[in-house]
Amino acid sequence: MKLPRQQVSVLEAASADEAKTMDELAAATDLEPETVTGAAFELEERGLLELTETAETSVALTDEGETYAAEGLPEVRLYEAAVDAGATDDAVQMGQVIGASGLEGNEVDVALSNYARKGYGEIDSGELTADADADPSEDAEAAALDALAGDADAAGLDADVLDQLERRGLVDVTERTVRSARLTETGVTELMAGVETTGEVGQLTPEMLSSRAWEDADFAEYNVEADAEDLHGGTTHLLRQTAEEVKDVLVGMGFSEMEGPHVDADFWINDALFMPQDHPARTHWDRFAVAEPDGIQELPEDLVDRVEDAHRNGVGPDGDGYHSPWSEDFSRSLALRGHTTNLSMRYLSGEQIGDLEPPERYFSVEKVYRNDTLDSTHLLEFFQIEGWVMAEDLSVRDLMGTFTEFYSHFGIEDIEFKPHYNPYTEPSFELFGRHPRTGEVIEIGNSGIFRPEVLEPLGVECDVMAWGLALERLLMLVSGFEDIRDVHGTLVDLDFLRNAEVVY
Ligand SMILES: N[C@@H](Cc1ccccc1)C(=O)O
Repeated sequence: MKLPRQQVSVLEAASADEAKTMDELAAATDLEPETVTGAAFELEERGLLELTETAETSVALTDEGETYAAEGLPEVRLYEAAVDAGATDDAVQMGQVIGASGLEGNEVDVALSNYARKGYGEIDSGELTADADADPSEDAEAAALDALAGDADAAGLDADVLDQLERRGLVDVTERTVRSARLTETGVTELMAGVETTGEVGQLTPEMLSSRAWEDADFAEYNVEADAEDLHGGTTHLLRQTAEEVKDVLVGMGFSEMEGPHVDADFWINDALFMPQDHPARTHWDRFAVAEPDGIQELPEDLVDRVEDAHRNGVGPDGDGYHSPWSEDFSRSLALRGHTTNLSMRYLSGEQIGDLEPPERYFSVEKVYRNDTLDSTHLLEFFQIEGWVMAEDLSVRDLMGTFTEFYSHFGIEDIEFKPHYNPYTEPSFELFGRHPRTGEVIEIGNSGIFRPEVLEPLGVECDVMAWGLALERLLMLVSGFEDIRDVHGTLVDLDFLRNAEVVY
């Protein structure tokens, strides 16, 4: 009998006495497990091998599970502390027992929610009793955790107990199908009669292509049922997809897109915005300064003079400036932009694309950089949805109407506004939205109508309303993420990004 080379190898490695798994056959033949599986299917079809499938469950402790395996389940620790405190005789104050147990933070909740369920005692109006007959050494969950922390395999463990541990997030259970193969009688007979290798080719190689050997080759047939490795093509990141949607919506609302530098002169990032040079947000605590080159030399001189004058003396007959320090070196020095309002200043001043005639609307969806403390809603960089409308006689109604329209495209209908303060807008409003999962009200943006101290030096003679909204917060409202680090940065689960559905 003649067979393709890989099938011959698998057949020779298989045994009639003992079923071997695909992994074992792969090790014995030096072939990839997927190739072995493909060959085994072919051999099964020819009646030479018999395949069996079994489901294999593997159980691993989660971090929390590991901790409890080492330190004891929180409810057991609570019970032991309760017994020591005499709670088998009389109810004891819960706070006292918790204090004595050494349980901390979340462990306290875990202990309390499992204590009565497992018959360790009762909890009532802040007091706790312990059941004298309860016996932690018979706690099935604790025993299973111990067994798993050792080398025990999950097979011997009680299914209900495992279920319970999985529900508590103490173990991860994964199932996989394990295929094994055994020689059939025909297989043994054929092997004894002698099996030869056909010239059939299972895999096209670059060498075969360059030598043109493929032209005369006899290719094995495809087996579409064979197990194959998962391949993941590149996809657009969820956040990037959301950014694209935001751009579509804004273009649909009549806006054009702004472009400009991530590293910019402090003049464009702050001075032009009537941010005094000694403002706390401009200190090295908050600012990512860039050391080289040492600044932008070619700032528009007239504009710099007008901005300096606004800072020193204010604007208009009743205007009063900051009388704060002013240094042109500071204006020229470079930093990573902390907002994209530098782009708005460049466009409104005419610096970027020449003078603009009202009405005009511009936006950008771009990265900004802030020296924040990392937490579930803050990263060192995020995407800001910057935008502005330049027109005669704008009012707060126009501002609110624009946001209502914008967010309604994403199904968000309950935006809230809170009066706010920005050195560059008056009035100013923060925007809030309700998180669909937690119900918490979270800040999603900042906005306002530019002050004359900003517009007059820029040479803008009508009103300009403007805003900066956080793209990640919009995504949180739309998709229910609770932690920004689930979508951004090194801790992101790749499978999640590959499979995430974009809601729009
Ligand atoms: N620059 C502001 C957003 C904003 C832009 C324009 C006007 C008002 C507010 C921020 O970063 O929060």
